[in-house]
Amino acid sequence: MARQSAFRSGEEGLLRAPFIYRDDEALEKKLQLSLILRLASYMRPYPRLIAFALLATGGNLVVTLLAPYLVGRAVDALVGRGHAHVLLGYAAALVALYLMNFLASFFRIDLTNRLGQRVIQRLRDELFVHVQGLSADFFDARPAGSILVRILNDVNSLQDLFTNGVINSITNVFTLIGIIAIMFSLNWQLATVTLVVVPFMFMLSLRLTVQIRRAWQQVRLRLSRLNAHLAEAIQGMRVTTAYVRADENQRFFEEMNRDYMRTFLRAQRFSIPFGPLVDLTGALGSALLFWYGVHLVHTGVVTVGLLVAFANYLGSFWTPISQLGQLYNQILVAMASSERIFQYLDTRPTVADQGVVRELPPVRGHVEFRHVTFAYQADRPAIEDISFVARPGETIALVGHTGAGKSTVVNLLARFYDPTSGEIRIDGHDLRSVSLASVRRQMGMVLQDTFLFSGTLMDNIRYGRPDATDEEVIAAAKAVYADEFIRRFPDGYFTEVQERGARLSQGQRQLISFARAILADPRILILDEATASIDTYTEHLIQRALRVLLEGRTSFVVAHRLSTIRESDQILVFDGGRIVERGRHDDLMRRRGFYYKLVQAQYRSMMSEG
Ligand SMILES: Nc1ncnc2c1ncn2[C@@H]1O[C@H](COP(=O)(O)OP(=O)(O)OP(=O)(O)O)[C@@H](O)[C@H]1O
Repeated sequence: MARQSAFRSGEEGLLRAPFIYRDDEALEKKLQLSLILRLASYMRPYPRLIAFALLATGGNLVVTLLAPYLVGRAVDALVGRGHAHVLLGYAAALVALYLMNFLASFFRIDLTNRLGQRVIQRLRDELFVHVQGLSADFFDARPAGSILVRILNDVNSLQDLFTNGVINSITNVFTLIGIIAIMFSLNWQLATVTLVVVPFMFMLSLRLTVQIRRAWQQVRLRLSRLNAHLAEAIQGMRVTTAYVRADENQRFFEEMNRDYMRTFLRAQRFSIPFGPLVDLTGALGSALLFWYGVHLVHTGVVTVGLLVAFANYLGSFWTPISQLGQLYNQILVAMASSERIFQYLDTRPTVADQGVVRELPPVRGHVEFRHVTFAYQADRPAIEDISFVARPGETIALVGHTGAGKSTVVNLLARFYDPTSGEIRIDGHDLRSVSLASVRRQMGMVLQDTFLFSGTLMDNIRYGRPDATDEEVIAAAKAVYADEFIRRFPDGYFTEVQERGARLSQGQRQLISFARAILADPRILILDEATASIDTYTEHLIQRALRVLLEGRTSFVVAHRLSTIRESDQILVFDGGRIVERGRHDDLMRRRGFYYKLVQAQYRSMMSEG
């Protein structure tokens, strides 16, 4: 179950935390057969890898079962003063066995890693492709960080299970059965005595490894909190400095850091006794075996060599038992991770092509909203009964107070969401009846906060049309007056964009996004005008660039510049999710209604400038 907890410092209780950390990810869950089967299905495409890996582990198995027996025989030969060549024979056989062991281990590790990595790679690809195809509401509902964690950490946590878990546990079960069978066939009394400590080994393995794993999980949790805090602290450094919060942040960080250290020390205190306890159990087992075995040797029931062989078999019990304990742990962790992964994989996009859809033919640009209502959350419509017509080539300005519903209208037009009721038509085609890709290909979007990807400025403009030549990219930049500032960089168009374009000004980023849009040359353009104040020169460039960009396309502009609004063919004035006025600037001003007041309040200063 999802768990939300504020940051706690050890057992001391709630800190006065400036941030609340959501540890909403359960670390382990009970066994669920359906999840196990679904996980197992990811191994199905690799029958050959599995078969060869099992074959290789079979090699290890043979050595584990035979080597102690041969050692026992060699000891008997030694005790009985056998011929040197007999002893040499055993030694040679043992060398041959361990050579085989080396080869078998090499192939087993290589093959199981290949298997594990292929499964993980496939799962991660599948998850990425799936998440990429999900609709906007999915991304609204969760922070990017938690999606990232699933694609990376949750998938990684399955790695051990697929790499070692499955194959090794099959071999481990056979090893245990094999050793027990051989021991009983050699001498049932010694076998019984040897097996006395095995249940203790099992209990020790399960109890201790569960505890140790939980303790280390806590360490990892603290570390990821520390990471998250650090990332936030660095990103928000300016705000921290501006609000003089450095001291408080420092105290919080120190507290988290100390908490991490305490948890680490606690975890390693759990881990320290593990090895010695294992040795102790082994030693007790050997003591029991020798105490009873010596008696059997004296009475001539068994040879010294057999006793040595049994002591070796006892030593061979530990590895499979501890690995089976680990498998149990891996499965518990896998239950929690895989449940989350499958939850994503089972999420269907809310906006998707339904049944057979047609391609939207080349668009002329006639857009119509018919009685469109949309609610992000049921019963709370963000827009209600919106109707309007945009003719090809027109510029439509959407204005209104914040939260009035302007972005919602353009989000519906781009089909990030589907209307709750009503319909949207492009050139007479209902948006839901044509393929999503064919709509989006013919539509361009320029958002307020231009997203620049890592790469050069050239790459970033080309994002609008991947097959454009360098000359076309430069022509696009020239058309929107971006060429001048780009050429001023020492590397010009080949300037690397770092940190999402942090080295570019807001205005420059806007111009890059204009160039990107004009290169794509869409028939329908959605533009969310940036609100950030820009220096007068760049502002002037942007206004001229906008005219070029809007020319000849049907454009929807969430407008913040009075100049853009004035020049548009139609202004839709939004209030509380409805269109309350519509028309051209001069008519609306003359009417002295809502728009007039809005302009008075919001745009007065700009009006005096423009
Ligand atoms: N992803 C979302 N999930 C839930 N509610 C949302 C979401 N996006 C917007 N809303 C709500 O829908 C209403 C309309 O928001 P919208 O973003 O369309 O307004 P806007 O006019 O574009 O505002 P702004 O000018 O501030 O961008 C608001 O009440 C807002 O809180």
